[in-house]
Amino acid sequence: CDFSTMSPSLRECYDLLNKTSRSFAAVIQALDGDLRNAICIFYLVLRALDTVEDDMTIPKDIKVTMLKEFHKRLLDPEWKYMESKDQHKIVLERFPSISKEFRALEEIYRDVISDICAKMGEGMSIYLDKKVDSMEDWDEYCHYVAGLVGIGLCRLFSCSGLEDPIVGEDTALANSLGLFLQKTNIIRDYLEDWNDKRIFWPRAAWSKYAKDIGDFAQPENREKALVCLNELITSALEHISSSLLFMSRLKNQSIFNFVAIPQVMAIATLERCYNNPKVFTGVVKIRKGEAVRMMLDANNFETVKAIMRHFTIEIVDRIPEADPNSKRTRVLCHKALQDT
Ligand SMILES: CC(C)(C)CN1C(=O)[C@@H](CC(=O)N[C@@H](CC(=O)O)C(=O)O)O[C@H](c2cccc3ccccc23)c2cc(Cl)ccc21
Repeated sequence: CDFSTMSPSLRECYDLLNKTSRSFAAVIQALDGDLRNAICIFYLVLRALDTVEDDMTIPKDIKVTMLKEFHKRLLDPEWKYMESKDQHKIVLERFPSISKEFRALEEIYRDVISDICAKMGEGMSIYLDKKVDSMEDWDEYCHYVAGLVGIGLCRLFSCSGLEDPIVGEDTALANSLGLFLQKTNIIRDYLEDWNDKRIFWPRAAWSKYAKDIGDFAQPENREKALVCLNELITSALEHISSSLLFMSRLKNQSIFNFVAIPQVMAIATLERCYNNPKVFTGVVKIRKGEAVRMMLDANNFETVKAIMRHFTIEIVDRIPEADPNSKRTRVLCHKALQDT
């Protein structure tokens, strides 16, 4: 990134990127050609939309309108929001710089980003009231907040000419990339979300083991909590084969790294969480050194497949005999690595 030739607003966007995403900003800045600015702006726009959704101080009726209308704000040079209390509020306060650089992108990139924001804002507004009850609801919610990101990114990859059209057209695989990441985040963030009175674990799963999802935070319910945790992790593992198939099609090195790094972080996080009671007393994170090691290694398909195999075997080795989903977990782990 040559900051000296950038306009002040574009330089501000890269400054916001580095402020809002610790390790991932470097991966975005390493993207080739037009994709670097397009995905930097896409990331910031999505961070702004996510900040509106996450801000519990915004009254629901105002938030619904903000979410549904958000994509129109990309065309309003003055629009910003100064009332947020969220940790990433700076992207809403500095939104004029972000939207200015959005409007400077080529039309093909603007159309993708605007379309995804419109669909995501609509979906987020639905889930302000709608609860995540069935496993289908879980897939629908994750589609809105992460699957759509994958679909948008893959369209950007193809638009840039750096990847084949098939990459942008196979929306099911692109959606799976997002579901894998978001289900991992939701599984890992049980306690943080419960403390914020937010529930993203599907009722269809937790209601089999507890009257109230908060019961899992009580030590006497640890056994049931772990069975539910392992069941949701098993559900997330279903996306590995689609993720690997998608990555096998990528040709551009910078795009491969950009896609592969979050995927390997996710499988490492799922393995750390599997049957781990610490999920219910804190937030389980992979060690920084381990994350850096994977970021450096996950630069080719064979190594990524080996990393996926390593962590799924670690999980299989720890399946409790009495776990009701043990057979399904074992089958899914083996299936995930057979095909590729
Ligand atoms: C919710 C989410 C998973 C979509 C967030 N999301 C991601 O998690 C980032 C990674 C990230 O932001 N890591 C942060 C985490 C943190 O802040 O702690 C880091 O600093 O390491 O990656 C995703 C992301 C990258 C590559 C391909 C994707 C395909 C589908 C969906 C998302 C994809 C992302 C790409 C874009 Cl353009 C926008 C957001 C994201």
